[in-house]
Amino acid sequence: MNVLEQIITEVRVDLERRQTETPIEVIRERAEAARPPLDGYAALSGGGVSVIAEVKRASPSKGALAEIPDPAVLAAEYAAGGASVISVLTEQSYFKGSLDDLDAVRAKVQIPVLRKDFVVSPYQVLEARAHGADLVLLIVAALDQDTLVSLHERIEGLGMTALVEVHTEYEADRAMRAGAKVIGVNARDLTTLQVDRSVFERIAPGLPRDVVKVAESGVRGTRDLIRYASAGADAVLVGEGVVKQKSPRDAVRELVTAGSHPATPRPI
Ligand SMILES: O=C(O)c1ccccc1NCC(=O)[C@H](O)[C@H](O)COP(=O)(O)O
Repeated sequence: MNVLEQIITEVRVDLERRQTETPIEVIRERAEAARPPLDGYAALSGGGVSVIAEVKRASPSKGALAEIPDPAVLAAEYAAGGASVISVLTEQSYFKGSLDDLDAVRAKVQIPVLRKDFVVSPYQVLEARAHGADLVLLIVAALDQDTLVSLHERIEGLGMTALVEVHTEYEADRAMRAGAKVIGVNARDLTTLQVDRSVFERIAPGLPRDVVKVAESGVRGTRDLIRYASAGADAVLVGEGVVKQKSPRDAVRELVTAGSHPATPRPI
């Protein structure tokens, strides 16, 4: 089994436990009662290169990354630095995240929040909404086409925005066929964990103009952001590059400033 398959196996075990504890009807009621979602598409297409800053404690590729005693404090720092969206990893076994983290962040910041997890079931989409998420990640490599289409419809049907993640041209084609309006090109191959920033440069030009293009992974500083911007990124998703910094607020601000600078080259 590759890493992605291992993660999904764990995710399904954990999901089964939650579904037994809390029936879907209860989660649906909570989703309906939640504060209406903020517009994730608008937040990422506002001009310049938007920054999605991630609450990321650990990862399969790096192990422990940062102690995050209070994710709400970190998220507030990201927002103060100018982040457009906060990404919260909610997967527990490999990333040490939780839905409690999502609750804490949602209660603290006024900007859209992304549930970053390995979503394979409608239950997780309802959970995301019940816990106040505005955006939900869908990883094309983890889903067959029918499931991708149906989860995408459910996310959008609840008024949230789907960030549809791809790593190959074939996956990008599947994302477009599913009607994705926000596509994330992950430089990290989730089966090998190798990061290759040129993947964005290869795939982004083939995406429609009105699709918001998010460059995911590998942003360690302004140089990487500028490289992604010049290949057409509307937004970058940054985890390690901000979470490990002494001042996450300054680290985000630097990226936001570089992304809004007129000198940042963009394709015509
Ligand atoms: O980060 C990992 O090692 C990883 C491994 C397997 C599946 C997903 C993984 N990460 C999720 C992400 O896509 C990143 O958290 C996100 O793009 C930020 O990446 P980075 O800025 O490089 O921390």
